Amino acid sequence: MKNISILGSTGSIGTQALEVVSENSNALNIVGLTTNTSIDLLEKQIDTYSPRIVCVMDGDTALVLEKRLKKRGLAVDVVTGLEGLIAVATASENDLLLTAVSGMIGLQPTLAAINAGIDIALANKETLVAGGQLVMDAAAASGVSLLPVDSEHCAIFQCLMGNKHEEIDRIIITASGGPFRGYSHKQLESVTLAQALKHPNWSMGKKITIDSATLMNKGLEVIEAKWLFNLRNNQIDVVVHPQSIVHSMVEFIDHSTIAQLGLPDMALPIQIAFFYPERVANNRPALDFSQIRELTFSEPDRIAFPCLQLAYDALEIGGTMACVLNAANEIAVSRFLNQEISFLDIPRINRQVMEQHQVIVHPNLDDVLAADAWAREISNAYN
Ligand SMILES: NC(=O)C1=CN([C@@H]2O[C@H](COP(=O)(O)OP(=O)(O)OC[C@H]3O[C@@H](n4cnc5c(N)ncnc54)[C@H](OP(=O)(O)O)[C@@H]3O)[C@@H](O)[C@H]2O)C=CC1
Ligand SMILES: CC(=O)[C@@H](O)[C@H](O)COP(=O)(O)O
Ligand SMILES: [Mn+2]
Repeated sequence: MKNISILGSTGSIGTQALEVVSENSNALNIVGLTTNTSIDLLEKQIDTYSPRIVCVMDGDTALVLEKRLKKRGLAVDVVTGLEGLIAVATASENDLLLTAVSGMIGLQPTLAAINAGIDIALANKETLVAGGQLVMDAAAASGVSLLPVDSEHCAIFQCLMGNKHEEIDRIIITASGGPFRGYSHKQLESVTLAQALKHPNWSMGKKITIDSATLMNKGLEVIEAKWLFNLRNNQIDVVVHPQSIVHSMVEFIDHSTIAQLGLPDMALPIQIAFFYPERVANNRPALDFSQIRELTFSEPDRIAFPCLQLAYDALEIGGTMACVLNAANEIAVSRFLNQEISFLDIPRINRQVMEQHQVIVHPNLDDVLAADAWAREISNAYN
């Protein structure tokens, strides 16, 4: 049995991960689960998976759940806040932690789990964007595995199996292009929240769905890839592939390219991380090549979608800049979701906050947390 805790079990990745656990209940066991506020769903998950410990971020909401569980005679530790997330992340029974919260709130629990010697299945890309060097240094020091769950990074991870790092020429990350692929800057001025929330291929949480629409998701993935695969900035390319069948590729020094293909279903990357280094069978459909009419590839439009270029800029600048871009973007997306700002305000805020930032070149954790807090405050103040 592999003991797993999931940070963000009530979200899109979290619920799909629990389906994978149900499909493999002979091999996978749940220790801890967490939610921000979704306690009705968390209670159902407690009934199905019997975790020892759960975390509800908000203290008052946690009390409501605690009372309900007590009334039903269920003995589950209910913890709360960031300390609660860290308690679930570092539970002594954990063999593996799936980090599937949205946003850089995942950074400190992930670092704590790594320092406790627990392997990480990483969906929460913001953690690596904000604290990439810290996370990679901690993982190297404690010898744990960082297993990518993001579909593109899982694809690259698979393409690299059996190849040496020095044989990589570049990686090519595929982007669907989102709901506004092909739109001009002028057309983007009037897009609505409802349109932005309609991803063409994937059903995901709201924050990442908006990131896909701005191409910030691809920018975050470029930064995530740099850290996960120890690449130079000029080794990471992005290509638009609207069908989301080729999940990414690696080109080697002999100009052979290996790609990973599959239907758009996150169960596979989750399953690969849960069982690595084994591959296990599943009952999900395979690709039917006779039904694929076309696989197309084109250059991303970095002018109409400036967030992708901002991510490359942040990588070039280094230090705390990627953390600041991430924090600005988290706030801008949340304000767009609250319909306080327009779609094009997202890249505008991200750029303006980056322009004001005094970079710390070799940040420690306190520096990263301070840069994150600073950027959030500034981003909230922009009109
Ligand atoms: N969805 C996908 O297919 C993919 C997602 N990812 C990445 O995985 C991560 C999760 O994405 P996704 O599942 O779509 O997101 P969701 O919004 O669907 O779920 C996020 C989860 O985290 C919880 N949560 C949200 N905010 C906080 C907070 N401040 N503190 C504690 N818990 C919190 C949510 O609780 P509640 O239910 O109460 O809101 C929920 O359980 C993101 O980093 C995303 O970029 C990567 C690749 C694909
Ligand atoms: C499923 C997954 O990994 C997402 O990150 C997805 O790739 C988003 O699609 P975009 O290519 O539109 O950003
Ligand atoms: Mn992805």
